[in-house]
Formats: sequence, C-alpha cells, structure tokens
Amino acid sequence: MSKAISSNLGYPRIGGNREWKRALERFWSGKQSEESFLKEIEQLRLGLLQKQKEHGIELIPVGDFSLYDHVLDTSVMFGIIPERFKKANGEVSLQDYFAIARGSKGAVASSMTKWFNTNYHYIVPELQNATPKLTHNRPLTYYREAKEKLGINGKPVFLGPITFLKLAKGYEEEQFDKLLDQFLPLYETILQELEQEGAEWVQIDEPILATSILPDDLQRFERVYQRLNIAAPNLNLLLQTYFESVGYYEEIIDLPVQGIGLDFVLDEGENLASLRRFGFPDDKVLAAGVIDGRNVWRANLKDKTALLAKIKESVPAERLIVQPSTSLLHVPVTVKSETALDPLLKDGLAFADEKLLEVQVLTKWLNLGDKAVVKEINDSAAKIDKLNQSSSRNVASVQNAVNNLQEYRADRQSPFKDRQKLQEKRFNLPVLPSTSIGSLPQTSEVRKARQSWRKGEWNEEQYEGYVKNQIVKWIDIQEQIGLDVLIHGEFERNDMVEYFGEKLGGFATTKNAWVQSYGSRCVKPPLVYGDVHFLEPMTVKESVFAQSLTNKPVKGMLTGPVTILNWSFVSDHIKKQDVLYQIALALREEVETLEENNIQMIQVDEPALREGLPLKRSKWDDYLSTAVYAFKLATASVQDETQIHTHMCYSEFQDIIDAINDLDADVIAIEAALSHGELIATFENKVYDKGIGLGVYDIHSPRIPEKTEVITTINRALQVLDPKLFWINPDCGLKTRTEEEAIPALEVMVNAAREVREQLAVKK
Ligand SMILES: Nc1nc2c(c(=O)[nH]1)N[C@@H](CNc1ccc(C(=O)N[C@@H](CCC(=O)N[C@@H](CCC(=O)N[C@@H](CCC(=O)O)C(=O)O)C(=O)O)C(=O)O)cc1)CN2
Ligand code: MET
Ligand SMILES: [Zn+2]
Repeated sequence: MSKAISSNLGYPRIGGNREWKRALERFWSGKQSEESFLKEIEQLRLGLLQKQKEHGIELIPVGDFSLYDHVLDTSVMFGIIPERFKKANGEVSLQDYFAIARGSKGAVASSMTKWFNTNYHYIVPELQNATPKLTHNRPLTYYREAKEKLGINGKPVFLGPITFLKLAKGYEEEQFDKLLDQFLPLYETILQELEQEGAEWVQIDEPILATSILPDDLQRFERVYQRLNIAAPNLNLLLQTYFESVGYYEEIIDLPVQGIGLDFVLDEGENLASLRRFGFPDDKVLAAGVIDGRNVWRANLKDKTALLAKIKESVPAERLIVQPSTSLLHVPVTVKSETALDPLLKDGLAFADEKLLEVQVLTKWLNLGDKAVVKEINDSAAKIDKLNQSSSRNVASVQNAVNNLQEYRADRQSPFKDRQKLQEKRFNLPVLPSTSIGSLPQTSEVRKARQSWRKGEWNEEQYEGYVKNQIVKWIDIQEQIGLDVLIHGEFERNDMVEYFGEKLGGFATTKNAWVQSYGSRCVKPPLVYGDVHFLEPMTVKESVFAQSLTNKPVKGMLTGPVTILNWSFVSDHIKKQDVLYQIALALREEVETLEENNIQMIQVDEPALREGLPLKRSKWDDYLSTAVYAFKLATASVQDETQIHTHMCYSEFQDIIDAINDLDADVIAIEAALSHGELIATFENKVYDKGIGLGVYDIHSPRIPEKTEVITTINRALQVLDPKLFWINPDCGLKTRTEEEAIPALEVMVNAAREVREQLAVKK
C-alpha cells in the first residue's frame, strides 16, 4: 500500500426500507417465484456494494450478504446439511436452505443462537457424520459478481475455520483437530481460486479470538494460517477480529498473515494498550477498527484522530486500513430516513452510511492531514458538544437515586421456600401448570391497526378498543385451550424493548432504524440519550383489563433492565451501568404499580442476560453480579405472595445457571426445544430449586408439534427436575406465528401436559 485506505467489514443486508425482508417474506409465502425473487435480491445486493463505493470505501466487502445468515451460508458451502434435510441427489435447493433455518413439515429447524454478544442470531452448524466438501466457492462467486457487474475489486469476506468449528456442534472436543484437517483443504481451494481470479485481499473473520481461547487454540491458529498462507502466497490474508480485544495480542500479530484487524472501540482500549506496549510487525497491515460498528452515535472525529495518531506511532499510514470496529450488520442503514427526530438528536447520530463517511474522513486525515478535513472534524465535535450540553440529557432526581441505591431493598422479604408455600395457597395450580411466554400472534391486522393509529387515521380510543378486543378474544381462546396461567398477548406492543423505549423518559424511538435480528425479522432498538426515568404506568391498563376477564391468573408482562439496556443504543456519554440501574428503578415503579392493581404474577423477561456476557471469562463475575442486582432491584420489592416470573431464550445457558438462580425469580421459563434438549443435561449436574419451565416446543417454526414429541420432552426434563417445580410452556412468545399455528400448538402442549400429569398421578 502507498497510503492508508478505507475499508468496511460488512454492510446491512436489509436495505434502507427493509426491501430484503419484504422480498424474503413474499417468496416464502409463495407470492413470488424463485426467479424473480433472486433477480430482485441481486439488484439489492449490487446496490449495497455501489452505495459503499459512493460513500468512499476503497476496500468493499463482498460475500457478507446473505439470504438468511452467513453462518448457514458457510455450512451449506461446505455441504454441512443435517441428515433430515438431505436429498438423495445431494443437491441443496433454495427451499432446502430455508428449511434448515426455519424447519419444514417433516423436520425441525437447526438450532439458532446468539452471534457472540449481539442480538443477531445464527444457525448452528450440525457436524454429526459430516463429510465436508466444497460444494461451491461462495466468496469467489461474489468476488466475480462485483468485478463483472460493478467493476469493484472487492474484498471477499468469510468465516475462518476455527471460529466456524467453534460455533458448530455435533462433535467431541477430541475430534476438533481431525475435523479441522478436513476443512483446511477446502479453505485452501477457496483461497487459491480467489488468488487466480486476481483478488488482492480477503477478510477471514475469526471473532473467536476475542473470547477466552486456550493455548491449544492458539497453536491451531498458527498451524491453520501457516497452511492457508502457503496455499495462496499472492493473496493478502486479513485476519479479522472484533467485539472485544484479543487475548493473546503478541502471538496473534505474529501469525503468518498479511493483515490483522483489531477492534479499537470496545474494551476500554485494551488493544491500543497492547499495540503501544508490544508494537506491530513491520511486514503487516493493521486494519484499525476505530468507528464503533455496534452503536449509532456520531463519532467525535477529534477524538478519533487522536486515537489514530497514537496508532500511527506504531504503524505508519501506508500500513493502515481505516474501518469500523465490526461489521455494520448491527446498525441501521441511514440517519437520513429519521425525518421525525429532534434535529439536535439526529445530528448526534451516525448509522451505517454515515459511519462509512466517518471512515472516509479519517482516512483522508491520515493521508492528507488536518487541513483536508478540518471542517468535517470540527463539525462532528460541535454537534456532539451541543447535544451533550442539552438539558434533556440530565435529570438530577434520577442521578441522585442511582447514587443512593442502598435505599432500595433488592432482596425479597422471605426466601423462596417460604414464598412458595404462600404462593401455592394463593394460586392453587395443578402440578405441571401450563402457561405461555407473553406475546400472541402479531398478525398484519394488529400491525395495520397500530399503523392506522400512528398515522392519525384512528384515534386513541379506536386503537385502544381494538387492542381490548384482541385481549378479550385471546383470554377466551386461552380458557378454551385450558391453559392454567394466562397472558394478555402484548398486542399493544410493537416490540418488547421499543415499546418501553416509547414510554420511558430519556429514550427516543426512530422511524426506520431497523436492524436484522434473525432471518427476515428485524428490530428497531430505541435510543438512550439521557437519564432514564419512569413517566407513567406502561403496562398496567392492559394487564388489569385482561385480569378482569378471567378467574385464572394473568401474568403482568415486562421486559427486564438488562434486556432493555442491551437491546437499546445507549449514548456514550453515560455509563452503561448507571443506565442499567436507572432502567431498573423505573421498572420497579411499574412492578409496584402492577402489584397495587392486584396483578399477582409478574413476568420480567431477560432474554438478553446471557447475550450481554462479556466474551472474556475474566469479566463474567462483574457483569453477572451487576445484572442480577439490576433484576432484583426491579423485582424484589413485591410481597411474598406475588409471584415473579422471568424468561430467557436462544442462548447457551450452562455458564450462567448460578446467576439465573441468584435472580431469585419464583418461576423461570427457558427456551430449550431449539437446542434439542441440550439444556436438560445442564440440570443433571446443577440443582435448580425454584419454579422452572423448559420450553417444550419450538415457536419459530410454522410446524405444529406432535403430542408424543412434547410428552417425550417433558418426560426428559422430569428426569432431572422436580415435577413439583416444573412448568409447561413454549420456547418463547408466539408473536411470529399465525393464529392457525399458535392455537393448535398450544392445544397439543396443554394436552401433553394433562397426559403427563395423569401419568404422574398414577405413579403416586
Ligand atoms: N428487540 C428484540 N430483540 C429480540 C427479540 C424481540 O422480540 N425484540 N426476540 C428475539 C428474537 N427476535 C425477534 C425479533 C423481531 C421479531 C419481529 O417480529 N419483528 C418484526 C417487527 C416488529 C415491529 O417492530 N413491528 C412494528 C412495525 C411493523 C411494521 O413493519 N409495519 C409495517 C406496516 C404494518 C403491516 O402491514 O404489517 C410498516 O411499517 O411497513 C409494529 O408492530 O408496529 C418484523 O421484523 O417484522 C421477532 C423476533 C431476540 N431478540
Ligand atoms: N414476553 C416476550 C414475548 O413473549 C418475550 C420474548 S423473549 C425474546 O414475546
Ligand atoms: Zn423469548
């Protein structure tokens, strides 16, 4: 390189108006042919590349685009197809590809779990009996496409072999190296073909390097990259890490590759400290992730040039690539569409496109110095200053409360065993009580109703009336099905976090700031711009109304503090921990108001608790104790008779069972069906002595479970869990299902619960 260059690690797939999502869903519903779907997707994909070029990116990622998930793409490329989806002729059609992710009539979907510490979910590769082969060179296909159609000499991006295997399941640890040896020749072929085609750089993502890897893994990295480097000597390999600092800096920078990508945003500058302490090899390029790829706030370019100046002391500009710290998959597309935001706030934001511009400015700064970009740099600092000084950011009473947390009791009055007796008496539930997780089908009718109200076509009363009708209808349906503990259905909520963002002080919500969560499903994380505070009851009206319709208990339904924090974009100027406690205190007020209004069971969901766990084990204890404290701060002020529930899903729970226990919730409902029973094994070694429901069927698939399957799952759980404490529930909320799917599935579940209940009664 003769100068610093600008680069990107990955770009949102969904399109500025979620064109991608709409195309996928049209195709799935049979409303669009495969051919026209693929044509439309191609246009979208090329448009995204073109846009990155227009935003000044020199090294544009190709192959990061996906029709569902990039981990699934990697599996399919290597012919890793679960047995149940395999065809006799060995081919994988587009339908099969989606079936692995979404399930089909005859087969359950592959597991889905969180992509490191993000709210993005990937499809877990199943390596049982796998014979890996290169079915097609995916990076090559997209490299060619960009070159031929747009004249872009792209940077193919793909998942490295070690991270890929670490994310996969279906093998024993002892088999790791043997498997690695099966994949290595395939990676070699990919690289050789790219080299022949004229690619200059490839980005090999190995985010596993930011986790607590072991010395064994480090040796594997040496072995693997030695081989890959020899395989394609004229291709530049950029080993990309992100999400945290790397654990073995000195060893990693010496790996035989031409470039190393490091995250200089997260982790309080640990990578920077290592760089300054240990330096950087003269024969390598440093891809410096200096623009936050995980948050939406505008960068203070003055600070960023200071950061780059420090980096430059170790690596000269001509060996620097300037880039975001992570793929931009985790941020929305452009601030331009936020036409309704307060201009002050809007000026403080940078989504994917604006981040690319920031990268461009910083690259110019490196190459041409202050003068070339002085306006842009001053402008960014001025906009941030203005926002920081705005009075809306600071609420003295909230700051005061957070400074005096000792005044809030964060433990229940009595231990679980005592509460349990009181609650048993109060609720008088059968053994294996059945319930569901909270949301019920968010049909397009429900969403249209909300849209009509938002647009002003419907007044408040009409919309409220509509929501009430839904609640009436579904309380009745739940009674008919025979569920023991009911829910109101969350019809008034667009999303479990955004909804609270709309109601709490200190939050702002957006019009179009969508981010992919899994498959075609997107979320719009709210913005925390100032001190968070309770304004008025948020959920009480709907819960009280639902409870008025039935004699069965209806659970109040809230999202917990850790999840609201993790699934929002929190401004850099406030400490995350303070925001967490602010949210917890606001929720505490909501919980107390629900209780005052005679809501006797309150569920406080924490599906993001595991996801927020730092990648390095050394940081776990701090994180978990803070998270547990925040949950208790929100929930512990209730009477002993009030039953606190919580729910978690789509995460690896083994590591955090103790923390889950410490939440001291009376009942927890955990997703378990999609991880195909693996969670159950956890309880063989760990005692869990409070109420617990392990999800008994997968809610992501349109497939209605068989009663026998559900019974098997229940019985398996009962081998390790006390039937007196066991609850029956689906894996997660039912908002993504249709009524035709949700009702029969719940019926199957309730009937299965009845049958097992009878078996238990006989045994007694
Ligand atoms: N924040 C968050 N993270 C989470 C979850 C979650 O529930 N929330 N669940 C887990 C799994 N993730 C999920 C994420 C999203 C959805 C989901 O259903 N998303 C919806 C959007 C939900 C929403 O905000 N809807 C809004 C706006 C809907 C909309 O698109 N309206 C249409 C018009 C209405 C219509 O005709 O449908 C439009 O604007 O064009 C509303 O209901 O008000 C989608 O992608 O389709 C489901 C699960 C983990 N992470
Ligand atoms: N109460 C929420 C629901 O049922 C919990 C979802 S967890 C992602 O949708
Ligand atoms: Zn869930």
